[in-house]
Amino acid sequence: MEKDIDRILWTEEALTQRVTQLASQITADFASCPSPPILLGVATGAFIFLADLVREINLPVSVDFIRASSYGSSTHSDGAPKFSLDVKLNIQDKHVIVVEDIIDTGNTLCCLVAHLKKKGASSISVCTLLDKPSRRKVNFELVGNGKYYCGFECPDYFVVGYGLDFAERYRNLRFIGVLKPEIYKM
Ligand SMILES: O=P(O)(O)OC[C@H]1O[C@H](OP(=O)(O)OP(=O)(O)O)[C@H](O)[C@@H]1O
Ligand code: HPA
Ligand SMILES: [Mg+2]
Repeated sequence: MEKDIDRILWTEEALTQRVTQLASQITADFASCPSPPILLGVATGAFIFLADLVREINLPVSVDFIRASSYGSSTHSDGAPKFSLDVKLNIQDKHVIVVEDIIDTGNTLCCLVAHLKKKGASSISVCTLLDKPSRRKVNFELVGNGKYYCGFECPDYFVVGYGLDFAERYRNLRFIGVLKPEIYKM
Protein backbone atom coordinates (compact mmCIF):
# COMPACT_ATOMS: atom_id res chain seq x y z
CA MET A 1 0.00 0.00 0.00
CA GLU A 2 2.76 2.48 0.98
CA LYS A 3 4.26 2.30 -2.51
CA ASP A 4 1.06 3.88 -3.92
CA ILE A 5 1.50 7.03 -1.80
CA ASP A 6 3.21 10.12 -3.21
CA ARG A 7 3.81 11.83 0.11
CA ILE A 8 2.60 11.76 3.68
CA LEU A 9 0.62 14.82 4.80
CA TRP A 10 -0.11 13.78 8.41
CA THR A 11 1.85 11.17 10.31
CA GLU A 12 0.34 8.87 12.92
CA GLU A 13 1.84 11.10 15.64
CA ALA A 14 0.37 14.29 14.15
CA LEU A 15 -3.06 12.64 13.90
CA THR A 16 -2.95 11.41 17.50
CA GLN A 17 -1.98 14.84 18.78
CA ARG A 18 -4.70 16.67 16.87
CA VAL A 19 -7.41 14.14 17.75
CA THR A 20 -6.56 14.59 21.43
CA GLN A 21 -6.88 18.38 21.08
CA LEU A 22 -10.26 18.08 19.36
CA ALA A 23 -11.52 15.73 22.07
CA SER A 24 -10.43 18.15 24.81
CA GLN A 25 -12.25 20.97 23.08
CA ILE A 26 -15.43 18.88 22.76
CA THR A 27 -15.18 17.83 26.41
CA ALA A 28 -14.88 21.46 27.51
CA ASP A 29 -17.67 22.71 25.24
CA PHE A 30 -20.22 20.05 26.25
CA ALA A 31 -19.28 19.61 29.93
CA SER A 32 -22.11 21.84 31.15
CA CYS A 33 -24.83 20.37 28.89
CA PRO A 34 -27.50 18.51 30.90
CA SER A 35 -27.54 15.72 28.30
CA PRO A 36 -24.20 14.52 26.90
CA PRO A 37 -23.87 14.54 23.10
CA ILE A 38 -24.41 11.71 20.63
CA LEU A 39 -21.40 11.22 18.36
CA LEU A 40 -22.69 10.20 14.97
CA GLY A 41 -20.00 8.70 12.77
CA VAL A 42 -20.46 8.81 8.99
CA ALA A 43 -19.52 5.31 7.83
CA THR A 44 -17.40 4.11 6.43
CA GLY A 45 -14.67 6.74 6.33
CA ALA A 46 -15.04 8.11 9.87
CA PHE A 47 -14.67 4.78 11.68
CA ILE A 48 -11.04 5.16 12.78
CA PHE A 49 -11.27 8.86 13.60
CA LEU A 50 -14.43 8.27 15.64
CA ALA A 51 -12.87 5.36 17.53
CA ASP A 52 -9.82 7.43 18.48
CA LEU A 53 -11.79 10.61 19.21
CA VAL A 54 -14.41 9.03 21.44
CA ARG A 55 -11.82 7.43 23.71
CA GLU A 56 -10.29 10.84 24.42
CA ILE A 57 -13.61 12.55 25.26
CA ASN A 58 -14.18 12.70 28.98
CA LEU A 59 -18.00 12.71 28.98
CA PRO A 60 -20.64 9.92 29.00
CA VAL A 61 -21.31 10.25 25.27
CA SER A 62 -23.33 7.87 23.09
CA VAL A 63 -22.17 6.62 19.70
CA ASP A 64 -24.15 5.83 16.57
CA PHE A 65 -23.49 5.54 12.83
CA ILE A 66 -25.11 6.62 9.64
CA ARG A 67 -23.81 5.34 6.31
CA ALA A 68 -23.43 7.64 3.34
CA SER A 69 -21.53 7.13 0.13
CA SER A 70 -21.10 9.13 -3.03
CA TYR A 71 -17.57 8.39 -4.26
CA GLY A 72 -17.81 4.66 -5.03
CA SER A 73 -14.66 3.64 -6.91
CA SER A 74 -13.77 7.09 -8.23
CA THR A 75 -12.15 10.27 -6.96
CA HIS A 76 -15.20 12.35 -7.86
CA SER A 77 -18.48 12.73 -6.01
CA ASP A 78 -21.67 11.51 -7.73
CA GLY A 79 -23.49 14.41 -6.08
CA ALA A 80 -26.23 13.43 -3.64
CA PRO A 81 -24.96 10.65 -1.37
CA LYS A 82 -26.78 7.34 -0.92
CA PHE A 83 -27.79 6.70 2.67
CA SER A 84 -27.84 2.97 3.32
CA LEU A 85 -27.98 2.94 7.14
CA ASP A 86 -29.94 5.36 9.29
CA VAL A 87 -29.41 6.34 12.92
CA LYS A 88 -30.49 3.78 15.50
CA LEU A 89 -30.78 6.16 18.47
CA ASN A 90 -33.61 8.63 18.93
CA ILE A 91 -31.92 12.00 18.39
CA GLN A 92 -34.97 14.15 19.11
CA ASP A 93 -34.02 16.99 21.50
CA LYS A 94 -30.46 15.67 21.68
CA HIS A 95 -27.13 17.32 20.92
CA VAL A 96 -25.63 15.54 17.91
CA ILE A 97 -22.01 15.81 16.80
CA VAL A 98 -21.59 14.52 13.25
CA VAL A 99 -18.12 12.96 12.92
CA GLU A 100 -16.67 13.00 9.39
CA ASP A 101 -13.28 12.06 8.01
CA ILE A 102 -13.40 14.73 5.30
CA ILE A 103 -15.59 17.50 3.91
CA ASP A 104 -14.85 17.91 0.21
CA THR A 105 -17.69 19.19 -2.06
CA GLY A 106 -19.94 19.41 1.03
CA ASN A 107 -22.66 17.29 -0.63
CA THR A 108 -22.64 14.55 2.00
CA LEU A 109 -22.79 16.87 4.98
CA CYS A 110 -25.38 19.19 3.47
CA CYS A 111 -27.80 16.27 2.88
CA LEU A 112 -26.97 14.69 6.20
CA VAL A 113 -27.60 17.78 8.30
CA ALA A 114 -30.94 18.37 6.54
CA HIS A 115 -31.89 14.75 7.29
CA LEU A 116 -30.92 15.00 10.97
CA LYS A 117 -32.62 18.35 11.41
CA LYS A 118 -35.93 16.75 10.37
CA LYS A 119 -35.48 14.24 13.19
CA GLY A 120 -35.57 17.08 15.72
CA ALA A 121 -32.04 17.23 17.12
CA SER A 122 -31.74 20.20 19.47
CA SER A 123 -28.31 21.04 18.10
CA ILE A 124 -26.12 19.68 15.32
CA SER A 125 -22.36 20.18 15.51
CA VAL A 126 -19.79 18.91 13.03
CA CYS A 127 -16.37 17.46 13.84
CA THR A 128 -14.35 16.69 10.74
CA LEU A 129 -10.77 15.53 10.67
CA LEU A 130 -10.10 17.16 7.29
CA ASP A 131 -11.69 20.03 5.42
CA LYS A 132 -10.88 20.63 1.74
CA PRO A 133 -12.43 24.10 1.22
CA SER A 134 -10.96 24.55 -2.26
CA ARG A 135 -13.42 21.96 -3.61
CA ARG A 136 -16.57 23.12 -1.86
CA LYS A 137 -19.74 23.17 -3.99
CA VAL A 138 -22.41 23.43 -1.31
CA ASN A 139 -22.36 24.76 2.21
CA PHE A 140 -23.78 23.00 5.22
CA GLU A 141 -25.48 24.59 8.19
CA LEU A 142 -25.00 23.98 11.87
CA VAL A 143 -28.24 23.68 13.84
CA GLY A 144 -29.11 25.33 17.17
CA ASN A 145 -25.94 26.41 18.88
CA GLY A 146 -23.97 23.69 17.07
CA LYS A 147 -20.19 24.06 16.83
CA TYR A 148 -17.67 23.34 14.11
CA TYR A 149 -14.48 21.40 14.82
CA CYS A 150 -11.85 20.72 12.19
CA GLY A 151 -8.57 18.83 12.53
CA PHE A 152 -6.67 20.06 9.48
CA GLU A 153 -7.26 21.97 6.28
CA CYS A 154 -6.57 19.56 3.43
CA PRO A 155 -4.91 20.76 0.20
CA ASP A 156 -6.58 19.90 -3.10
CA TYR A 157 -5.29 16.32 -3.46
CA PHE A 158 -7.07 12.99 -3.26
CA VAL A 159 -5.91 11.66 0.10
CA VAL A 160 -6.14 8.20 1.67
CA GLY A 161 -5.43 6.50 4.99
CA TYR A 162 -6.76 6.64 8.58
CA GLY A 163 -10.21 5.59 7.31
CA LEU A 164 -10.11 7.39 3.95
CA ASP A 165 -10.22 5.12 0.92
CA PHE A 166 -9.87 4.88 -2.78
CA ALA A 167 -12.16 2.10 -4.10
CA GLU A 168 -12.36 0.71 -0.51
CA ARG A 169 -8.57 0.35 -0.15
CA TYR A 170 -5.96 2.17 1.96
CA ARG A 171 -8.33 2.76 4.91
CA ASN A 172 -5.95 0.87 7.21
CA LEU A 173 -2.90 3.06 6.63
CA ARG A 174 -1.81 4.66 9.92
CA PHE A 175 -1.07 8.01 8.25
CA ILE A 176 -2.85 10.20 5.68
CA GLY A 177 -1.11 10.70 2.37
CA VAL A 178 -1.60 11.78 -1.22
CA LEU A 179 -2.47 8.90 -3.54
CA LYS A 180 -0.31 8.70 -6.66
CA PRO A 181 -2.48 9.87 -9.59
CA GLU A 182 -1.41 6.86 -11.69
CA ILE A 183 -3.33 4.64 -9.24
CA TYR A 184 -6.71 6.24 -9.94
CA LYS A 185 -5.97 6.93 -13.59
CA MET A 186 -5.26 3.23 -14.24
O1 LIG B 1 -18.00 16.46 0.81
P1 LIG B 1 -18.19 15.29 -0.11
O2 LIG B 1 -17.73 15.61 -1.50
O3 LIG B 1 -19.57 14.74 -0.06
O4 LIG B 1 -17.16 14.16 0.36
C1 LIG B 1 -17.05 13.73 1.69
C2 LIG B 1 -17.58 12.34 1.88
O5 LIG B 1 -16.96 11.45 0.92
C3 LIG B 1 -16.40 10.34 1.60
O6 LIG B 1 -17.34 9.30 1.68
P2 LIG B 1 -17.55 8.22 0.51
O7 LIG B 1 -18.70 8.60 -0.35
O8 LIG B 1 -16.24 7.97 -0.18
O9 LIG B 1 -17.96 6.94 1.34
P3 LIG B 1 -17.02 6.12 2.38
O10 LIG B 1 -17.03 6.91 3.67
O11 LIG B 1 -17.70 4.80 2.52
O12 LIG B 1 -15.65 6.03 1.80
C4 LIG B 1 -16.06 10.87 2.97
O13 LIG B 1 -15.97 9.84 3.90
C5 LIG B 1 -17.19 11.83 3.26
O14 LIG B 1 -18.29 11.18 3.86
O1 HPA C 1 -9.63 13.17 -0.81
C1 HPA C 1 -10.44 12.25 -0.53
N1 HPA C 1 -10.01 11.00 -0.22
C2 HPA C 1 -10.85 9.96 0.08
N2 HPA C 1 -12.17 10.11 0.10
C3 HPA C 1 -12.66 11.32 -0.18
N3 HPA C 1 -13.94 11.71 -0.23
C4 HPA C 1 -13.94 12.99 -0.54
N4 HPA C 1 -12.68 13.45 -0.72
C5 HPA C 1 -11.85 12.41 -0.49
MG1 LIG D 1 -14.80 6.76 0.11
